[in-house]
Amino acid sequence: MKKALPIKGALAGSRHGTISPKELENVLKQYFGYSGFRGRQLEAIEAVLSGRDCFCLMPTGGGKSMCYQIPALVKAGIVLVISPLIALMENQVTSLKSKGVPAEFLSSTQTAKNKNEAHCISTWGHDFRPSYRKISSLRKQFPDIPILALTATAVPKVQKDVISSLCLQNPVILRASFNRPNIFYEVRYKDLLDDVYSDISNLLKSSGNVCSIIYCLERAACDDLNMHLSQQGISSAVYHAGLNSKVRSAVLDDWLSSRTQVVVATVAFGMGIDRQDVRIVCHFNLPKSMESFYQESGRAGRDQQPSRSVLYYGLDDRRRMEFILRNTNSKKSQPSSSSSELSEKALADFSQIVDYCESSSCRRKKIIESFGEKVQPTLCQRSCDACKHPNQVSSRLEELRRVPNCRYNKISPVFKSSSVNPENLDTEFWNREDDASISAEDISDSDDEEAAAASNMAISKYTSKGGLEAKLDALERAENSYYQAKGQTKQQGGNLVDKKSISQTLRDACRKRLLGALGQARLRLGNLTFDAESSAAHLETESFKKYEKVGKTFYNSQIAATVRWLSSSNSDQIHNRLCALTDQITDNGAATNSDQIHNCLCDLTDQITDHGAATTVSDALGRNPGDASGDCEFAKTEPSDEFAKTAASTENMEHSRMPSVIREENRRDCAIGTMELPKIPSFGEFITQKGKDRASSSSRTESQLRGVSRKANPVISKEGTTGPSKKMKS
Ligand SMILES: Nc1ncnc2c1ncn2[C@@H]1O[C@H](COP(=O)(O)OP(=O)(O)OP(=O)(O)O)[C@@H](O)[C@H]1O
Repeated sequence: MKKALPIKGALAGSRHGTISPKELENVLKQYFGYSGFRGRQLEAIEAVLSGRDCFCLMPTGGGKSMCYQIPALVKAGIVLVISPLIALMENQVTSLKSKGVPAEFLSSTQTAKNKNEAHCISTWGHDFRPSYRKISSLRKQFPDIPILALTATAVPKVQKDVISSLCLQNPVILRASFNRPNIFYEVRYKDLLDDVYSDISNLLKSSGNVCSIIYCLERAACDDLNMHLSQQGISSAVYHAGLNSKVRSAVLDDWLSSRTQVVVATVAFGMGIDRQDVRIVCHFNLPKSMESFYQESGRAGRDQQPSRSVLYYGLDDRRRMEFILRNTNSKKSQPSSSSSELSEKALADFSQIVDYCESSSCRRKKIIESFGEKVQPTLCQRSCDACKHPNQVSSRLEELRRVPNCRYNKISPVFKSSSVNPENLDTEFWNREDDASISAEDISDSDDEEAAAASNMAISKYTSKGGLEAKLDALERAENSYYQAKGQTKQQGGNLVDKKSISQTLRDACRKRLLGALGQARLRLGNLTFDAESSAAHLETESFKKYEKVGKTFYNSQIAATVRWLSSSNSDQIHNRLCALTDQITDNGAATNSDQIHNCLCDLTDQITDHGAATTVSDALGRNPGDASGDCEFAKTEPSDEFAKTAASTENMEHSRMPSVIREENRRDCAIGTMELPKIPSFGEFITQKGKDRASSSSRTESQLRGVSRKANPVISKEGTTGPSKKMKS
């Protein structure tokens, strides 16, 4: 059995069976370098050392690990820690070893005499870690060994549940306040912003590129936002379960050692990672509960220095999450009554975070009260946006209320009646299903599987034909009743619908993103000879023309898909696409509209038909006969060699036969426009391609995934940080 470790000048009291607070403080200093205990640490340690069971609630970053590490150091025997994730065990063991403390971990055989993260029993215990409920059998085996249950989040009911599940006997109950006084809380409203990405990059830049975490619900959003930040010169990298473990640990290492400042991640990131100087935690999407929000935002300011939590609230995000939560539990083949109970609970939990965002009262108070703690009115001291700028927050909320309900998932009857079929859209919005095709071994224990699975399921429901029809019908009904309730016609409500229009600012920002992506492609491929500015403009115009009527969401998704396409295509593909696009643009830089292009092609095809090369217009355009779309679907065209040859010969056609708006070059351009163009890949295709690339050239791909900006801006990555440490806790 392990003896107590030799502690300098300490443990005199142990001769009498007790260790004084002073001696414990010396141990803290000697091994961890801290001068005194925080919060309820000392009381918890003393309870365990005296052989009592203990339930201890301390806030995020409060120092719970110390409560079992110090007893392990000063007492003979071992302390067994039960942790929810393997990564946490690894980090903790590595860190303890670096301090000369003998520690090992067992990743599959978990038995316990002393435990951490006890809230898992009550919350995750239902659906995530059923094995936690078996821990109580150890009590029978080792009745005299004290059990310590530690958590940052437990409302009174959960606390009771934990105590009874673990069979704690007459435990010492220690509760510290949930308050994190060094975190400033703020909510920003996506629906009132022109460009959320720019808002985030401005926030990071104006804060001096400090160490930050940005949480997104979906992997695709992580990739996309990371790309944007990198292009803005921000030192960022992406982390989610879609990346292989080698890439993930490289990202983590870079971030822990300050080589990367910002990590854009799913909730897989952060648990048990102890970088103390995280200054900003940003939620790009709504978390699913106040508890998740508290845990995630609590990763800011573990060094107790001033830090920020910024939550971006979007009405679409809200509806999407509600949909996910409503459907998740039914997917898990629960008996229907228990599944609907779980859904109701999940929705009730979620409503707290919605209330946090949609209310103008103190954010801090909302968080703390949600855990059942009473709050003094003077607690906040203007350290949240609602207390610091009450008028501004109220007026934003007022403005938000004017955003119409028909923005439900940003699909309106306009969309339904447009020529675009949503099932064919190559955008993230509809292609979430593809995400599920990522190989199973790439998905480790660490992602938020519930959200991902549910979300995939939700979207696959949308994309199934019946589901889509039903959805669109429901949306149409919702929109109609909205206007009826308002006593307006849709046209009268038109000014409200403006919110989904694509502003010039957004277009400019997107053009810049495309410019950056083209720059990256040029760096990657080296042999691209195009004018980046005008190519970016053409690509942007293409997306705009395609989704102008449908709205911001689809436009943004199309831009994102194009950025991804640029990051994975070869020179020929990019060259061909840009040539063809350029061909559609008039000399003064304005795009011809789709009708013009269509007319041009039809005209051209007529001539070609005259020459006997193609039999019908739809043959020539490569469109299905039944396709009523007015848009020219270049990408789908599969021209025959003969057609291509004939098309090339149109150089010699008479000018008078061309539509007047199409100039000489455009005639040639239209012919080129019929060549086969590469399709912009879906996210699933993109990931599969990335996987293939990785296999053939793993090192190059990994460095790309880890964030190109380090090369672009090596100075930023080193600035403004203190030495981080890997977390040692469960
Ligand atoms: N008494 C102390 N004085 C100063 N720093 C401390 C003290 N105790 C712990 N710390 C440091 O505070 C940080 C947070 O500690 P720890 O990881 O144990 O927090 P936690 O309560 O488990 O947080 P979370 O619930 O967010 O995981 C660590 O870097 C730890 O070394």
